Amino acid sequence: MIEIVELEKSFNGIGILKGININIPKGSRYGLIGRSGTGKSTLLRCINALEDYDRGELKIDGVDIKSLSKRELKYLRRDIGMVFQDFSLLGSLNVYDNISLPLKCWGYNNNYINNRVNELAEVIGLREKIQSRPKELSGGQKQRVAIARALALNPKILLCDEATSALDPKTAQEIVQLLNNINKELGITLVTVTHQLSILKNVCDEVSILENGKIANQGNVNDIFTKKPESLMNLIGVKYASLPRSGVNIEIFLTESNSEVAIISHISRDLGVDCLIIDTNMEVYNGKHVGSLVVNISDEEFSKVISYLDYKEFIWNKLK
Ligand SMILES: Nc1ncnc2c1ncn2[C@@H]1O[C@H](COP(=O)(O)OP(=O)(O)OP(=O)(O)O)[C@@H](O)[C@H]1O
Repeated sequence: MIEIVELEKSFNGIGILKGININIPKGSRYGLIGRSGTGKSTLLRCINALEDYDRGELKIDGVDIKSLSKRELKYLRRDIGMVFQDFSLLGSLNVYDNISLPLKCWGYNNNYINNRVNELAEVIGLREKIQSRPKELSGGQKQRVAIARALALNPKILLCDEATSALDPKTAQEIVQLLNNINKELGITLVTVTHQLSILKNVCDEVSILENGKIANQGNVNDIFTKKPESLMNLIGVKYASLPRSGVNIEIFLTESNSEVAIISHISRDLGVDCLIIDTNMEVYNGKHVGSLVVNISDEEFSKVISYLDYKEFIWNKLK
């Protein structure tokens, strides 16, 4: 469990993290999103003690990082793996040597290292590339090697800082799949910083949205995407600039629980109301099509339609 309480951090007198409160349960998949410069990477670096913080608490399994000695910090970092956008592999070393690096630093014997590296090469599906150098690998393969290296010391926590941002969408999804398998099979807590919202939905259960060094919203990913708080809309940048000026525009949210209901057909059939579809914002989440629809209806039909949506337990929002 990672517990962050009223955490504050500044650089050169400028506040970067301004009272962060987050609880990340053991074995969970947690996301941090926010605009560039809001302090996401700084927060990740505080979690693995690469960065000190000024005030507040940051406890891992009940122990505040600030209370640890140098030696204890070294052991803490061993329990926390990290992967980056640029993979950070050593170009002069092959896959085997890149993965084995942390094991060598910790003084494991060659036999253990050999078994562990082969085991990890199997986990990441790159056994046949064990002798290749990074320049002979694709971006996705390089990130797999970086993940294997981060797992070498059996960490409890894996921090991913924009780990899929440099990859094409399909390769990014494959890395997400690998991270999800690692979380599920090894019980490793995943903390992911990303600006790719589709990635967030597939690799996180809970999320905090950072704005100007503070948490603007936090909660279950699906709930956040359903309720679409202002902080999320600021990130998505969606503006319904050209909505029809006549009638009423309503945004109807389709969640995991109701995404299979043909709500527009129901409104038309049950209420005899025509709905003009203005916009759609749908994505696949946990195998279901979720998101929102914007429809335009006449002023007279408004109260009838929203009562019906309430009755059908759909969340809706009247757009201005
Ligand atoms: N070592 C440092 N010294 C001084 N300022 C720093 C240092 N590290 C980060 N900053 C500043 O702290 C702020 C937050 O940086 P950080 O990298 O945490 O943001 P971020 O949300 O991860 O951004 P991005 O999404 O662009 O990676 C930025 O203004 C950055 O310039």
